[in-house]
Amino acid sequence: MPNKNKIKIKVEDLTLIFGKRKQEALKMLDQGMSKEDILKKTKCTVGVNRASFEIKEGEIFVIMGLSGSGKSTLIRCLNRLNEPTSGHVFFEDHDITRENNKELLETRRNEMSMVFQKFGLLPHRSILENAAFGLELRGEELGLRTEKAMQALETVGLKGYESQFPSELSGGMQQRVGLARALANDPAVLLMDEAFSALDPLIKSDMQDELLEIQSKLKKTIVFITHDLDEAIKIGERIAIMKDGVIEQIGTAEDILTHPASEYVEAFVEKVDRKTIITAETLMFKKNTTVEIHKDGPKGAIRKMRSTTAITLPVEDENKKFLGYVWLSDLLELEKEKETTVHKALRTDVPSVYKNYTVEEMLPLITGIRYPLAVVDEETGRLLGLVSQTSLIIEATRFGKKEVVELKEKANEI
Ligand SMILES: Nc1ncnc2c1ncn2[C@@H]1O[C@H](COP(=O)(O)OP(=O)(O)OP(=O)(O)O)[C@@H](O)[C@H]1O
Repeated sequence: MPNKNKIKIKVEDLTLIFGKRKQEALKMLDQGMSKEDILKKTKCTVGVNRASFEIKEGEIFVIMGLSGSGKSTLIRCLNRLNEPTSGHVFFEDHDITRENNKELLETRRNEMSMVFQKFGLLPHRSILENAAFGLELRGEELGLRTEKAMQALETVGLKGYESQFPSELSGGMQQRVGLARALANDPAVLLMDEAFSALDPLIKSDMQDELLEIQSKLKKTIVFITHDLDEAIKIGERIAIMKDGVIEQIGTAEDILTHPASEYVEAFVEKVDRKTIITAETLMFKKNTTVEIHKDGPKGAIRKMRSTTAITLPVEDENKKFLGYVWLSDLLELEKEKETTVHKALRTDVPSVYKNYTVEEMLPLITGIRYPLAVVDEETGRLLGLVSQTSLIIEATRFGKKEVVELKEKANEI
């Protein structure tokens, strides 16, 4: 099992400059000069500009950005297919930027395997030989490499195609071979550079699903490059957004959508379907006032309601477990009848959600109800917070960010 608190790759202040006058360009970059001005003055291109980030063991870390933003340059720095101009890349505790050629070769063969957009298959070798190629380079003996390659081909769903040749396979299948070759090495880290970009949309979507499934079993650390935001959101546990060689923001899709770090990021994610990403955890507000079933009688519950101007309140037991709702009208009846507990007023047939529920999943639950959705802890059933209907509808209808904040504040006051 991977340890998600363990840092697998650490990139520290990494800069890569293309061109002859690298040191001069680096100085200019330090002085705050733009990529454009540096190019004019030195004919050098800033590929990556002072990138720092950490990738955790077992996570899928996506680097995304428009064409030319520096994604490929950055991922190729991780295994030094591109030589960084300054900064460091640590794999676990060793500094890859300081490795000699022999050590670097070992790292590439054993620790990090790359899957390329153009598949990189050898046309005159069979699918099995292609899948075993990395192992062959590593000097593994034939029996072992055949066994491992067969296993990897099975993992990617290509059992039975071993003796065919790349030209006999569709694009999607060829990319599966590329993936099998990387997996056969059993590397700690998979580097995937626009691995699915050349595939047509349906096959691309299948491959994404398959990668997620493989990942749920193998739990590799994966660095995945894409220029496709939907793909980044679908497969990335965290996403780094790049622009002009700079990492503008790193976070989960939800972090990025709800707290974009710059106008660029905000514009970038504007068209994303928020309702599939925003969760109850982000929308919920804490309700300080609740009715405690063993403590509050109708009188006490009515007093609590009056102090909050609510006409309905959530009810908890002594362990803070959510039980349902009580309504003011029912409590007034109980008060008249001189009841001492609120039990008779408790309505338990109310929906509740967990904090990872998306807006899309919550929307059907609010039709026909007039109270906030209770968010409860999956294990203990404790009430974590409430999601107002207004905030759900706002997210579903995709207002601008400023309006969402204002309306959400208003909704939570109610
Ligand atoms: N070999 C090179 N020599 C000079 N400049 C380069 C080289 N490779 C890339 N660049 C430049 O570095 C910058 C980053 O390019 P890179 O290919 O990393 O971007 P990218 O985000 O991967 O783009 P794409 O999605 O189009 O592949 C660009 O300005 C590009 O022109």
